[in-house]
Amino acid sequence: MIHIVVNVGDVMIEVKDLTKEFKKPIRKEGVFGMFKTLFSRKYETKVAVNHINFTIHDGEIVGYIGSNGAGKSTSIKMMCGILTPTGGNVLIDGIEPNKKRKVVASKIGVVFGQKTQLWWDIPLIESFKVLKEVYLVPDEDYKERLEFLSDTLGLNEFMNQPVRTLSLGQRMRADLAASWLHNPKILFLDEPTIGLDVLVKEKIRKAIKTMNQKYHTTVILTTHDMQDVEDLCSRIIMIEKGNIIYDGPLKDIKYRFGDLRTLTIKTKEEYKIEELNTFDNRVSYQENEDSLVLQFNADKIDIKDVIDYCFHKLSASDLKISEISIEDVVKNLLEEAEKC
Ligand SMILES: Nc1ncnc2c1ncn2[C@@H]1O[C@H](COP(=O)(O)OP(=O)(O)OP(=O)(O)O)[C@@H](O)[C@H]1O
Repeated sequence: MIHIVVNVGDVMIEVKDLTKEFKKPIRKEGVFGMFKTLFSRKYETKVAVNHINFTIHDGEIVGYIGSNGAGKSTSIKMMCGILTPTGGNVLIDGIEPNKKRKVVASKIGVVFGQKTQLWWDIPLIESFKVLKEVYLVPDEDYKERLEFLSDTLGLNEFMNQPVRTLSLGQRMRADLAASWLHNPKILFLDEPTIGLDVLVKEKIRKAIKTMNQKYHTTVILTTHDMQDVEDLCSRIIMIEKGNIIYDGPLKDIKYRFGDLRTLTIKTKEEYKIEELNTFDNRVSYQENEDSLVLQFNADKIDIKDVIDYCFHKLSASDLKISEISIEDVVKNLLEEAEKC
């Protein structure tokens, strides 16, 4: 597990009352409907980001979490100056990105996991040389950064290949390197580990950690991979249906639902799930393929009592106890938000 020490410094990102609405033509069904839609003046409004507020400081790594369509990419695009807000504003190191895009571009690096920002047909190293010139990176700095990036991300094995020939894992490493070559103050990473194998994910996490610790890069990380969050982020901001539903330390959110534990057992004993002891509704049961999963709050029940029951009444042959995963916590929070 990678631990991050967060040094809170100057304000890097200030998001105030930020709102984005999209207008979409109201679609009519059928072939004629399609033509009617083309000429229709009727629109519906989709509020993708709804009056959100937060401040991010120099040196933080923040996990920006939410389900599909929650509004993450839309807010990141507004922070980068790609989209103009419908209301409210963003300040990046004191500057409004959609008004001074060039100035802000030198302060930020961006990786959109699904798209590449590299030149498709030229060798990777040539793309880096172009970026060096675009961002006016001094020779010494370029040399030092390229060395760090090559070592941490293992770029040398494909540095001379055209980008179009790179595998997904190689391309993502190359994209991360390209986004950071000018040593931006802030790095926006939208799904940087999507679809990658465990080893490549590890390399990417290690690079992000070093960029943050050694070079003090502030990182906003959007991901559906909870291991990214656990390994890298001390703070998370959760967005759902365009609204911020949680902003705080990762450890606080983990304990928001109490000290939840999961006990997974294997048993050959015949049982009926509805007849198992719930210890006054403090233990819940769920059947999984070949095991029985018990969930309970260790603040409310003695773990020893639950384990005793598993061994003596259910003749457990194998038993594994674990803390609730951040994934389950996020699921619980999202379910809570759904009900509101
Ligand atoms: N250009 C657009 N026009 C109309 N609606 C849009 C546009 N871009 C985004 N939306 C809508 O805004 C909402 C938020 O989308 P957004 O891409 O920000 O979500 P997200 O949290 O990044 O989701 P995902 O994890 O799936 O990438 C969605 O309902 C989406 O359909």
